[in-house]
Amino acid sequence: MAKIDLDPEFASRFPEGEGDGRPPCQLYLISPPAYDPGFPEVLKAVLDAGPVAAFQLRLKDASDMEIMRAGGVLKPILAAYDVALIVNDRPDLARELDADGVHLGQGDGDIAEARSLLGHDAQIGVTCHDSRHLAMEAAEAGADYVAFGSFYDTATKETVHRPDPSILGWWTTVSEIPCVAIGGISPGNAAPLVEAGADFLAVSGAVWNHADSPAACVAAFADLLRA
Ligand SMILES: Cc1ncc(COP(=O)(O)OP(=O)(O)O)c(N)n1
Ligand SMILES: Cc1nc(C(=O)O)sc1CCOP(=O)(O)O
Ligand SMILES: [Mg+2]
Repeated sequence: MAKIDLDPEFASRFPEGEGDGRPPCQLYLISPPAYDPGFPEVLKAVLDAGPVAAFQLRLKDASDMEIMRAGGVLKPILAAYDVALIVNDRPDLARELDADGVHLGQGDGDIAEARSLLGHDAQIGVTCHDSRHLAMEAAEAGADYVAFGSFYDTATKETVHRPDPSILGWWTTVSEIPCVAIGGISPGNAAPLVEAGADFLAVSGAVWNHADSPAACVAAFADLLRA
């Protein structure tokens, strides 16, 4: 099963003094808001363009059947690229799809219930807005990653919280659980979040609405994250 958590052996691959014990920041794609039959081909081009750690199926206006159909088509593609499939909001659908995990917002249900439904290996991510307290609570409740945002303006979703990037650096000093930065992130504004300590950049609009192509945007992220 694809994993998006920190690889405990990773730090030992750095010679002493190099790296800070955490793997380099990776890209975590959030799906376009609506599923299009042509999307699998777009996704393959994107996954050919640069490394992607995880893909979240986030179809807020779709029926359960539409989510299941989309997930069923995308799952083997993601598996072929070793990209974790995370389902937004719905542990029950994540289980039905045999996905790699679920992302829960603060109103999306209990972490322990999702864990008992999905099992030990599942990746459970939790939205923590700009709150250190919510992040500590999520970690104590068994989350596999915490997500902070929205760092920038975004047209993808109405947001009210605007964390300072320093929350990412703080998190890396208090927890080994990865932190995800989300909200309006593009190759042009991501550097401060990477420098602050983001383990993952979660991105939707900048990729799917890119002026040239989604693949060009993923290639630009790859350049940034390699640097
Ligand atoms: C990686 C990641 N971080 C945050 C969110 C937002 O989740 P939530 O607050 O539940 O809002 P919706 O996405 O459900 O509208 C996320 N989906 N992914
Ligand atoms: C789904 C989501 N959650 C956010 C949060 O702040 O919790 S911001 C956001 C939108 C992410 O898409 P884009 O990369 O297009 O801004
Ligand atoms: Mg949600």
